[in-house]
Amino acid sequence: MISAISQRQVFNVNDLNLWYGNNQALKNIQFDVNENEVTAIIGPSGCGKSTFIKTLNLMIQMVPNVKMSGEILFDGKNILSNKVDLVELRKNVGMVFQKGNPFPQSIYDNVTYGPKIHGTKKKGVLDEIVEKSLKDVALWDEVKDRLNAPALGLSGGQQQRLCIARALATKPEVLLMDEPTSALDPISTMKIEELVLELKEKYTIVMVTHNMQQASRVSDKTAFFLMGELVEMDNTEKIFSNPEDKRTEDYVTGRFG
Ligand SMILES: Nc1ncnc2c1ncn2[C@@H]1O[C@H](COP(=O)(O)OP(=O)(O)OP(=O)(O)O)[C@@H](O)[C@H]1O
Repeated sequence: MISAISQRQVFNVNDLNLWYGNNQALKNIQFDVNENEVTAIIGPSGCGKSTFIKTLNLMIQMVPNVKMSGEILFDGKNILSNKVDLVELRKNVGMVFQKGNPFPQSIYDNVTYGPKIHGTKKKGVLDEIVEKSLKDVALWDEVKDRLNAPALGLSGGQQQRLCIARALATKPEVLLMDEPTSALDPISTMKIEELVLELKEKYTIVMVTHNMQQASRVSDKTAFFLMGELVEMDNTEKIFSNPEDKRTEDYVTGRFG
């Protein structure tokens, strides 16, 4: 049998611990992310999924009294060292949240927000970024005639796709998605799932989801968290059909959680 070609790893998380004050929320996490794959994070409420995904672009540091130990290598460099440039990191590791949270500005200004911060000023270049980013999320045809209309006038599903376009506009390498469809109807959810499958051709995606069917539909790898620990991480098919750990099996078969 020909062995699989080993893929480049974008993140290597080694022995990560995290405390909110005295309360330990993540324990000895080992977590690798392959390039151009979708990695899903599942687990019951309060197990540390959101906390963990927010460590990958250090958004977690916005929470007061957070302490971390261990290392998070992004493209081989430890982002927990003091030398990291946060603006650069968040340009390369974009994030999309549970509820589409467009700024109360036009569709156009939402997409150009990031590129402008990073110094892109020319109208022609910004126009191109807007068109490309909106095409990437399959929103261009729906909004191309009203780019100056308020983003908040879009439907929930369109707002979420706009937020993905906003994250893509700075040309990130990784897209973090924290329960991106939990506030959406089934059709909008399906569109986002289709989009995720297309986007992984160009981007690496890490996604928290409560929805196990969603994890099995869109992800290559699945990580199961429980009480701050990473119980098991493997190919999605294996996690859902033949996991190593009894706790994973109980969770994916609906015996708890
Ligand atoms: N800002 C915070 N300050 C203190 N403790 C927090 C904070 N955010 C989360 N926690 C605690 O950290 C633990 C993990 O929470 P987290 O939100 O990461 O879990 P989760 O798996 O994403 O949950 P859910 O699925 O309900 O969103 C919980 O015990 C939670 O109470």
